[in-house]
Amino acid sequence: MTGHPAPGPGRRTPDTAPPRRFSAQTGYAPAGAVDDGDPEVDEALALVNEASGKTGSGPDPIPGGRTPEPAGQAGRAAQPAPSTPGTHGGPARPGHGGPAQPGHKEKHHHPRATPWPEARARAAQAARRAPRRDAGPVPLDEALGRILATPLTALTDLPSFDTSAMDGWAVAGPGPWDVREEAILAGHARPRPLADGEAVRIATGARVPQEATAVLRSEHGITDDKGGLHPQREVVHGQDIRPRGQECRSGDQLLPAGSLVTPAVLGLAAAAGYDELVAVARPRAEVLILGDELLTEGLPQEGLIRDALGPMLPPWLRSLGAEVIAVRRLGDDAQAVLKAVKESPADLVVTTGGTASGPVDHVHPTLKRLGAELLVDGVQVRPGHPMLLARLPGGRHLVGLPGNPLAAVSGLLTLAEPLLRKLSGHPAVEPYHAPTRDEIHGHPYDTRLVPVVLRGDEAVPLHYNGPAMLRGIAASDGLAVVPPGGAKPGQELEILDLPWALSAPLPGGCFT
Ligand SMILES: Nc1nc2c(c(=O)[nH]1)N[C@H]1C(S)=C(S)[C@@H](COP(=O)(O)OP(=O)(O)OC[C@H]3O[C@@H](n4cnc5c(N)ncnc54)[C@H](O)[C@@H]3O)O[C@H]1N2
Ligand code: MOO
Repeated sequence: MTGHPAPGPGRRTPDTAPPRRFSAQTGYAPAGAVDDGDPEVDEALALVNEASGKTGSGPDPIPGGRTPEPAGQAGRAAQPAPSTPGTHGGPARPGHGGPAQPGHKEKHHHPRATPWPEARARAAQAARRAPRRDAGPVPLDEALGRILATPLTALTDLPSFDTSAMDGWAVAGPGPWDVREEAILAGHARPRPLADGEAVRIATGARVPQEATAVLRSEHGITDDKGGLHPQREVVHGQDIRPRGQECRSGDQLLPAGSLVTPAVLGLAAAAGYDELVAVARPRAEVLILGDELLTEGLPQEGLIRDALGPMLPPWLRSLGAEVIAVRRLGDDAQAVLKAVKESPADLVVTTGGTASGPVDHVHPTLKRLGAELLVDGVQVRPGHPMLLARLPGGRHLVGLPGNPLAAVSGLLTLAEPLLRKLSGHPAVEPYHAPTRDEIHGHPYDTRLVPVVLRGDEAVPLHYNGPAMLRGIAASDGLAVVPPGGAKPGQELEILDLPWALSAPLPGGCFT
């Protein structure tokens, strides 16, 4: 469909109304404004598209418009990159789909590599065999983003007493009325019953006294100097009284099991008398960062670089439903990696780096030594093809993310996302599609994941999408799934949603 993006639960938008999209650069903007060429969005696009200032309107988001050759064939980047920080070509090289550079160490993809859709399906299936943590009661403030394990059933009538909907007077029978001296405020205990012909001042939310027949709004009545109240318009029986049980009766089912706990659900649960909710447990994740070359602060220097994944992965994993129990930096110490994986209490161990076949790539040897079962060993996707998924003894899982940061994102969304979604009880997100505004070069054999911004109904591919780069994804709204061979302008592509809008205001939060 050329329909509007319908990202995850809580963000669905009917097909008839273009949704407001969150842009990492520009914040929320109505889709229409984006379509009309919102200057802020143009500026954001200019920043992340070609350094020449082109806003991605050309046929090819990749500088030089090269046609990718099969990986492994030597070639030369057709255009010098504005900056060449990546190890794998210029800033807009299409993953490893473009021509390989001389001396590039990548080979044709792994003979065991799994097609991208199948890799995701296997990750979801793996969760079915994983041991589950018991669902249990959690305080309301810890339930946000989880899935209800039992129906939400009203513990009380709502409202729990006849309530005044307005500030004014509770009245009994037809007016005029004699007004009592006291006033009934919200939170007061049961007031004295009214006699016929009596009125009493009442506040919104206060208990309506027995025998009251209506509430007269303060702006619809006038009092005289003898304490008489005169209606200024017709008084209808029961007006502005919210009768007990109007919204629900005690025992009514308010939401079924399987519902996502949103802020609104927390409010409803509290109103209905809950202090705790029985929710599916969050799967526990532990992040193990490998690599001796990583710094945790300051500027890159002397061949050392900043660890980009330590700060990025924990909030992202939380947004996928996990509880992150630890982030550990293990360098390139094979023994430390073995011990950490073996002893981790996590349901999902996420490693970064060390997935390839270099002298200090310890992930495969560790899995072998532990007798782990490799469920996915390489995926036909760019970037990120060395990613892996293994079942550890005891049924825990390990996702090995490649060290290149965008390749790690690819692994996170390909393998960790389906696994965590199943383990945390979240329903699969309906895929949504958008036509690409520009041509996107494909890898000859593999799927590509390309950062895009959504401009109206179209996906605009971003540059700086090389495996070692985060510049494109940091400005993006989603990742377009580009089939082998590429995509023509107007071609519908699946868009993987990114959780920025929901995770940003929830540092410890947990939405998907
Ligand atoms: N002979 C082969 N070599 C490589 C292949 C291959 O198929 N055969 N694949 C290449 C691809 S594609 C990728 S991706 C990487 C995967 O490498 P590893 O998972 O082993 O990761 P490392 O070698 O440890 O690191 C790669 C790259 O990423 C940087 N890095 C690592 N961790 C971080 C971090 N936390 N923050 C920022 N950057 C990080 C690291 O310094 C390297 O530059 O292998 C290719 N090689
Ligand atoms: O293609 Mo790798 O997987 O550099 O990212």
